[in-house]
Amino acid sequence: MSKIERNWQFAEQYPTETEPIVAARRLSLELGIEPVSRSTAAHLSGYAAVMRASAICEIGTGVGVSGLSLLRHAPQATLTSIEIEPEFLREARATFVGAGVAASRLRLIEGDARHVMPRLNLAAYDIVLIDANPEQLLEHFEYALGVTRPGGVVVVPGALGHGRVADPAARDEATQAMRDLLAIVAESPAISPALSPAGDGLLTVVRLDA
Ligand SMILES: C[S@@+](CC[C@H](N)C(=O)[O-])C[C@H]1O[C@@H](n2cnc3c(N)ncnc32)[C@H](O)[C@@H]1O
Repeated sequence: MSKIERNWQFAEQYPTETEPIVAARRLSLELGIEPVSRSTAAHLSGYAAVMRASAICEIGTGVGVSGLSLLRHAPQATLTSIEIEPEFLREARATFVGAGVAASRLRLIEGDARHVMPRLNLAAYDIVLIDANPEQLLEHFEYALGVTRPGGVVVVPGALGHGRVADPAARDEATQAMRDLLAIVAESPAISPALSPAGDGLLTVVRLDA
């Protein structure tokens, strides 16, 4: 194992997780869902805490690993979470209830984010997580940035596409979409982006004040 791989593995194993998050992670894998990594989850918890987030949105609930992590240290926050698969959303609801998250803090919406996001309030969210189908990433990002308040962040896990984004030979649609997004946010004066190797790559984009 190389030094870089050893460092990455150490960083992934370092965070501790609550029992409900561990259980949701297990269920995700059983259902064939790829949850955010432990390091990514720890970043999400930290972002929400440092921002004292009150409104959080996520695209791609899965069964709740990222959602529980976002709410973990943000006791005032409400979570609007969008999931296209009814079965996953049912499991996620049970996960949140089992973890003791009050119903008043949750808005779980079943549907395609492309139809739901345009109905959300603009500039209303402290954090927007995009963790859905990578092929629709650019569309999701446009809506996500619109609903993020100035000073808020859009967070995109999977930004290294399992090594494909950095591999010039990889030309599939999802990889191209991620490369396009990375190029767009790098060039925009209205955005401060950072790309970390946490998990499968974690892109964090701050929407700067207008
Ligand atoms: C990588 S998984 C999300 C994992 C979750 N964020 C977690 O950490 O536990 C991606 C999820 O996005 C959902 N999804 C895919 N396309 C979607 C869309 N257009 N709108 C809403 N959800 C979508 C999938 O059903 C799947 O549950």
